[in-house]
Amino acid sequence: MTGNGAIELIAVSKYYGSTIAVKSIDLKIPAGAYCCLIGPSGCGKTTTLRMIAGHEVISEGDLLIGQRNVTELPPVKRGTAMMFQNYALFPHMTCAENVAFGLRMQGVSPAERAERATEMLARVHMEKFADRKPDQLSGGQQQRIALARALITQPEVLLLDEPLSALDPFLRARMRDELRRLQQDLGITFVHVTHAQDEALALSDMVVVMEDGVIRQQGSPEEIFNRPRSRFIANFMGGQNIFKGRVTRADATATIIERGPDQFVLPVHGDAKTGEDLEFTIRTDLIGLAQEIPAGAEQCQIPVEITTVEYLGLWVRIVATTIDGKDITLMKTESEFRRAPVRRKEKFIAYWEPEHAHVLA
Ligand SMILES: Nc1ncnc2c1ncn2[C@@H]1O[C@H](COP(=O)(O)OP(=O)(O)OP(=O)(O)O)[C@@H](O)[C@H]1O
Repeated sequence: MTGNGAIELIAVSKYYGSTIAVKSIDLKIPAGAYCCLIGPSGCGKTTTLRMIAGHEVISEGDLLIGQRNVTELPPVKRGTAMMFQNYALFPHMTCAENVAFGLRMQGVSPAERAERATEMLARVHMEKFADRKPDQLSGGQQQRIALARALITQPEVLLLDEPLSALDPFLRARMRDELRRLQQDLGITFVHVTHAQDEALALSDMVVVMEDGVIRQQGSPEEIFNRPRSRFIANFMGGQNIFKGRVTRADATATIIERGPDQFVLPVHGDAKTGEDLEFTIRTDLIGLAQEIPAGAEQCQIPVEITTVEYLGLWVRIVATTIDGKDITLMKTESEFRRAPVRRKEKFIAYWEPEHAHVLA
């Protein structure tokens, strides 16, 4: 697969009458990257994907694929292929015919079509099913055929609209692995729309979080998860507790905030100003419970009472409530929990390392 699958959106907007579905977004996806677009329902992720595919007209702005301005080009001229949520296989065609369909449209000879379809079926481990019709396949198998059909024309970019959402959780995890492996083997750009945080984190080189038609944050899965830019991102991606307080000290050596009777020391934050409110996050797995305030944790601790203990198998989820009624969630591995079990109504000090606090914008 030759050429360049880099994608660039420059001030791209989409209007449906008076509805603004996508508001002047700028986005650069490097060639060969796995990019997931994620966000709550109605945030504009599907519209963005469909504009890249050419299935939706771009109202304003420019779209470059491999440095070529493709804004006005029809889907077949963009070097992209799309895989739909419902797979959209032709029910009257065999798997091999479905897979070869794109080549037939390009006028490729029957012999070459058959050869390339066989090769592509093997790539998705479906060579044994070449003569079956789609209704004789499981959901996961149909998905593999849809993938092979999308990839046979050797696109530079594969666009996937919620490709795993119709599968059960077990199959979803397996197909997730296969998608990632296939993308790495082929080295082409994948842009994948999902509403599942775990999927975006597991698959992506680059996660793009959208809300209300704009991009709120983009970065590696580690960046998005560990350094959410805002309360929205922290809540949406999950795994974080959010605290709010008033800045009492902000200088080159420390940022300190006050929340009721408690003072918290945070990593030095350039933008913090004394007297302003500031929010920070602590990951649910980075909070400890102790009977007494551990040495060095005087300004990163808070007294709590355990209100919920939920056994989840590998993890135990604990909710601990502060005196003023704020719930703090803690995740302990099952073995950690077994070493130090806690029960409802027990009182503890919840504490964390100061460097684990992450200040929100
Ligand atoms: N054909 C259309 N006509 C009018 N409005 C539309 C049309 N398609 C989408 N919209 C609106 O544009 C906005 C973005 O829609 P889009 O489908 O891109 O969201 P999404 O993030 O993919 O949501 P979901 O996760 O629910 O699929 C929504 O407010 C939606 O109602």
